[in-house]
Amino acid sequence: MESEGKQPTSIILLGMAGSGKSTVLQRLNSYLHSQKKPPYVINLDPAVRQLNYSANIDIRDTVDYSKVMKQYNLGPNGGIITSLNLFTTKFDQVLGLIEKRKSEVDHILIDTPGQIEIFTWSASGAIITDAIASEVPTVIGFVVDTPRTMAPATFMSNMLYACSILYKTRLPVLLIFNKTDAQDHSFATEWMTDFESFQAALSNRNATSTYNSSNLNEEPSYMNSLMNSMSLVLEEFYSNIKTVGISAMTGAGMQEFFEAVDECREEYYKDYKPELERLRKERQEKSEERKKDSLNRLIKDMKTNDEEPIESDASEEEGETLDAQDMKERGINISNNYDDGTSWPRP
Ligand SMILES: Nc1nc2c(ncn2[C@@H]2O[C@H](COP(=O)(O)OP(=O)(O)OP(=O)(O)O)[C@@H](O)[C@H]2O)c(=O)[nH]1
Repeated sequence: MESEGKQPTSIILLGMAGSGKSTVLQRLNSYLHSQKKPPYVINLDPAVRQLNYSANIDIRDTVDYSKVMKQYNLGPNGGIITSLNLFTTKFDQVLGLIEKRKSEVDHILIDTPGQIEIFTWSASGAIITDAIASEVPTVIGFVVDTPRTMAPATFMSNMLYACSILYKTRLPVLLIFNKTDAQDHSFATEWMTDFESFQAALSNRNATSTYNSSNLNEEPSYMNSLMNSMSLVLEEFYSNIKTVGISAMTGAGMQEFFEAVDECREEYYKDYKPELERLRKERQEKSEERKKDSLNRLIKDMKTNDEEPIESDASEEEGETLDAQDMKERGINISNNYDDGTSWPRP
């Protein structure tokens, strides 16, 4: 399965603001150190003031977020996106560093900006994810704030977000229910495996409320009916997703976490990698076809020009060669750059 030699697993931590990504990363880092398996750590959040772990690669060493904001006259989110874009232009160097350290580490931990959409829906976030995933087996760790997801509507929006990330990246997603010291995550796994228990939770409380506020005579609200339908839609997603409950604060669930990561790694090799290779091959074939086609057209153009002599032109009579402008005017395609710019592998 792993013909490329030792391949560490990279874990990209994503999650809503305040779900505990940085604290989770800090906990995973210290757990792995205690197991004598120190990870390689990358911070991609340019706006974080202070890191509670030491990063091997820190975006802040390359891009100054506050200067970017000033220079381009941007707000906080625009500043983060632009900083990430600037960093992405240097990402080949990051890949080079990962390549060098690959044989020494078992895990690469990646922290992302606080606002989830900045990473998940930006071009640079997609480029970085794809670049890492084409280099080493990659798992998306989706961090959920368990106490704050007790309201069915909040739970549902977290699940929809995780589902959209799964379909966008096609990488294995591990749902990490964090803060289990404050709230056990068994209610969430029950909602995911038993549709009726989610329905019961919806009818016992308002969809947006964390606590039971049953008024059973109340008409089911629009929100409740929506949540009901959504949970049916998500059934397929629930059946394929792995979950784990941890507390970044106390360190509970670390062993289960790494067991789940290993299962996701298997999934990466079984489902993602073959798809990645198939798409890469398809792209290569298309590019070869385009090159062949343009060469044929060039030969045809040149033949036509030979058969129908072009009206003599003073400069050519003097033996000057055709320059690019001449060739363009005569419809001869001289460009061999047919890449559409999507050189990053996108499964
Ligand atoms: N009780 C409890 N609190 C936690 C846990 N993990 C994180 N927190 C708290 O949750 C808050 C947010 O944690 P962060 O690690 O900053 O979350 P984040 O997702 O990185 O935040 P942003 O990057 O700013 O979006 C902090 O006050 C943490 O102390 C946990 O396992 N249990």
